[in-house]
Amino acid sequence: MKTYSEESIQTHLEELKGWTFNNSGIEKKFKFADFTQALGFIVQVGVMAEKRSHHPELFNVYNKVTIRLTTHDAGGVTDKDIDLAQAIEKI
Ligand SMILES: C[C@H](O)[C@H](O)[C@H]1CNC2=NC(N)=NC(=O)C2=N1
Repeated sequence: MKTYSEESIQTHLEELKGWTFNNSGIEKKFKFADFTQALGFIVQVGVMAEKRSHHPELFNVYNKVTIRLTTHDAGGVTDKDIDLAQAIEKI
């Protein structure tokens, strides 16, 4: 699968509020009222990831969740990452 150039990624990120590009992936930090809310969000992201066979890197501390998306097989950001980020924004 084709990886996007940094320029092309930045164009996509204009419509993905809060997502930033770094080190071959895109990342966003989410903050919730408490751990239960954060966990519910993680589960929803997980269900969407499974449906797509494309899995995020997830980091959780209490009410905060950091999501990082990259396509390991391709070594960069692909359509799969942009698609999952767009789906996460609809949660
Ligand atoms: C065979 C299977 O589709 C691949 O191993 C998938 C699984 N989930 C994945 N998730 C992510 N983020 N990157 C991948 O390259 C990837 N590969």
